[in-house]
Parts: sequence; C-alpha cells; structure tokens
Amino acid sequence: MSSARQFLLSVLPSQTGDKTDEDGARVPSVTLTFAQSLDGKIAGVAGRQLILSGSESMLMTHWMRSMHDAILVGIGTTLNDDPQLNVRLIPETLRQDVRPPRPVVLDAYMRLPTNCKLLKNYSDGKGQQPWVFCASQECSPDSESAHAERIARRSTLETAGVVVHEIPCINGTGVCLFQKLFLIFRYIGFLSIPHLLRKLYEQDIRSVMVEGGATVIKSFLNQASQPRNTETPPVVDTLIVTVAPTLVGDDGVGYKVGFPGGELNGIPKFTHVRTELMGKDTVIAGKFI
Ligand SMILES: NC(=O)C1=CN([C@@H]2O[C@H](COP(=O)(O)OP(=O)(O)OC[C@H]3O[C@@H](n4cnc5c(N)ncnc54)[C@H](O)[C@@H]3O)[C@@H](O)[C@H]2O)C=CC1
Ligand SMILES: Nc1nc(O)c(N)c(N[C@@H]2O[C@H](COP(=O)(O)O)[C@@H](O)[C@H]2O)n1
Repeated sequence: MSSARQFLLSVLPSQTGDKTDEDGARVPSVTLTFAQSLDGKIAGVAGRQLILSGSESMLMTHWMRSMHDAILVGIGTTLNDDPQLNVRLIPETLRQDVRPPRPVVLDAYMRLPTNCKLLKNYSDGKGQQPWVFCASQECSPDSESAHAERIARRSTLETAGVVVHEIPCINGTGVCLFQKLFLIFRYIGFLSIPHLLRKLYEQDIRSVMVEGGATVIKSFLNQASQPRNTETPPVVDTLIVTVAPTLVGDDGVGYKVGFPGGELNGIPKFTHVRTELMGKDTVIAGKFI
C-alpha cells in the first residue's frame, strides 16, 4: 500500500455513516484540507492559483479525494482556478477500486460557468456530475425580475448538466433582531453549512472533503469552533494541511481563523494527530475536539 494512503487511513475517521449534528440530524464526516506556504498563503497576488504541493503531497491529495464521497469548493475557487476535483494522479493499476468523488460547489447565486472543466469532465466521462448548492428562494430578493433570473440561471445550469440543490443562507435563526441583521449583512450570499451537510447526507454523501478556498476555509473553521454538547462531534472532523517550503509574501491570499474581540472567539480547539514528510512538503493532520 502506498505510504500516502497509509497516512490517510491512519488519520481519517472510519466511515460509519452515523455522525449526527447538534439537532440529531445525520451528517457526513468532514475533512478540511488545503496547501499553504510557510507564510500561511494559499494563493498568490490577486488570488492567482499557485501550485504549492510537490508531486508526492499532490498524489496524497488525490488519494484523499478517492477516499471521500464528495469534494467541495466555493464559487470563488471555481471561478478563479477552474478546478477538476477528480482523481487523476493515482497510477492506472491501482485505480480500479477508486470511486470518482462528486464535485460540489457552494454557489448561492448560480454563477458557475457552463464551460467549466467540471462540466467538460462530466461530459467526457472523466468526473462525476457536478452539484451546485444555491440559495433557496427565501434568501433571494423578492422581485419578479430576480425570480425570473433565478429560474433562468437554474435552467441554464441544469441544461448544461449540473444538479442544483437549494438550501437556506445563514440567516441568524434563533438570535435577536440586531444580531440577525448583522449576520445577514456580514454573510450575504453565504449558505448555511448545517443545512448543506444534512442535504448532502440525504443525497447519500457520507464523507466530504472541503478543499477551499480562503472564505470557505474560514467558514468551516468557524463551524468547527461552534459550542456544542459533549455527545455531538465537531462539524469538521479532520484538518490536513500541506505546508510547502516556500514564501509567497504579504500580497498573497491567506485564510483567517476566528473573529476579533476575544482570545478564543471562533478559534476551534485542535489536536495534532500525525505529521509526515512527503517529498519537500510537510503534511500535518489533526482533529478538532
Ligand atoms: N492552496 C490551496 O489549497 C487552495 C487555494 N485556493 C485559492 O483560494 C482562492 C479562492 O478563495 P475565495 O475567493 O475566498 O473563494 P472560495 O472558494 O472560498 O468561495 C467563496 C464564495 O463561496 C460562496 N459561499 C457560499 N456559501 C458560503 C459559505 N457558507 N462560506 C463561504 N463561502 C460561501 C460565497 O459566494 C463566497 O464568496 C483562489 O485564489 C484559489 O486559488 C482554493 C482552494 C485550495
Ligand atoms: N493540495 C493542493 N495543493 C495545491 O498546491 C493547490 N493549489 C491545491 N488547490 C486545490 O486543488 C484545486 C485544483 O484541482 P485540480 O487539479 O484542477 O483537480 C484548486 O482549485 C484547489 O481547490 N491543492
């Protein structure tokens, strides 16, 4: 067995399919993963895509993709990188048992371009049919033209081969009006991650690998920091970060953790599990507690 595969099997949770959220609803296990430079950047100036991972850790990422039912990115990454999110690097002889993962895009306003690689790969048989999660009607402006535009976008995407799922946006249910207005303003166009995970489980997704980008990483780290009762597992189970021995500089794109105004405000509790050298890169895996 390849050493990257062994590493992953030792750090990823076994897929029992019995994970539940705070309200007892079934949800998939979540792995958050990305590659960063020594100075904590995930992309170059103005978001330019950087190949940070060397061949060994990139192969590990493809093995990781093969061990998850779905690979999720935000629309920012899709527009910027035009990613494929499939399993290409595993040697042909070992690929027979690999089930291609489902590409999933968080895309509140259905901006996914119909000429993207995800759709091209699907039509060429090189990837699964992509799913877009968009904002449900109640999160969208309530005007006739906005309604018509939503229907038109959905129809364009579906005709191009996308499966569109509607879920609510972050709306501050259960908080006071002031906080609610703050949340709606701050997270405009952000989909509710608890609703996303439930919907994914309903669609037979038992494990999801979240690849980024910066905004999505912050959202999932924030979810991992949410207070919960002791029996409920964290929303994000595993964090696997590839650290490349390179510096990008202050103009590169980093990711943020937590919120100002409190030492541990929004910073999830994390415990180290294993570190492995893969070629030039260091791959660090840990769990949230
Ligand atoms: N080094 C690495 O491993 C990776 C680097 N990247 C880089 O990240 C950059 C893209 O990052 P971003 O622009 O921040 O885009 P992103 O991929 O994080 O997408 C963010 C967008 O997704 C939508 N969204 C809907 N619901 C959301 C939610 N609950 N939470 C967060 N976003 C939600 C919003 O429109 C939001 O603006 C690119 O430069 C790309 O190259 C992306 C993935 C991995
Ligand atoms: N593991 C890893 N290392 C890097 O150096 C990266 N830039 C990324 N980026 C992620 O992979 C997506 C591209 O995937 P495809 O090769 O097109 O399948 C990119 O959009 C990021 O999500 N990851």
